[in-house]
Amino acid sequence: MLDQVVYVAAVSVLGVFEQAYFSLQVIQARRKYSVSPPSTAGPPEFERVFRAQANCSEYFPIFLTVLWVSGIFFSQAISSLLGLLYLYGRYKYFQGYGKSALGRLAPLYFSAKILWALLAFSTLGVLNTLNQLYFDVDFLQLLNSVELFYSSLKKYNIYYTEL
Ligand SMILES: CCCCC/C=C\C\C=C/C=C/C=C/[C@@H]1O[C@H]1CCCC(=O)O
Ligand SMILES: N[C@@H](CCC(=O)N[C@@H](CS)C(=O)NCC(=O)O)C(=O)O
Repeated sequence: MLDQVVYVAAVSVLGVFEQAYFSLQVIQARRKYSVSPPSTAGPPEFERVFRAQANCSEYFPIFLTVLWVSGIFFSQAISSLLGLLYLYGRYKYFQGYGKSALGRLAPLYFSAKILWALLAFSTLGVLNTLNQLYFDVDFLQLLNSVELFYSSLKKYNIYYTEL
């Protein structure tokens, strides 16, 4: 059971470390540019770091949701790999935004594409489980058996007799 989610859990913990790093960077920028709470207005150098952390934070719940749903219902390997890429993209976003407003865009497009992919896999995975429950059709298993058939006839035969 735990082996089916441990990589997704590892990516989540890494993500929380990344969020902690972003927050610490904002705290440091507040000191450097003397912007005391509740103010969020300051020089552009401060506001870019502030916004980078805010933007990453507002997408973090979305990221965790689709990471876990697609990890549980679709594929742990694909989800955790995409999750790692997302965290890398968000790091580049934070660094890029810190340098210039334009610098945030390429990594943002990159991480948004990953979110859409994780959302698609989440949708497929949940629909597949609903189909299993109510119509007794497992599309993922079906897809898997077609793959096995093409990869090796021998493997297919073993798989087939096991069914
Ligand atoms: C699974 C949810 C994913 C939702 C994310 C969807 C889209 C976010 C991705 C890229 C959006 C980039 C938008 C950039 C806009 O050009 C920026 C606005 C500039 C306006 C201006 O400077 O005048
Ligand atoms: N809260 C975001 C929602 C939309 C979004 O994610 N926008 C991207 C592309 S314009 C962004 O990098 N926003 C910069 C920011 O949130 O500071 C915003 O105000 O822009």
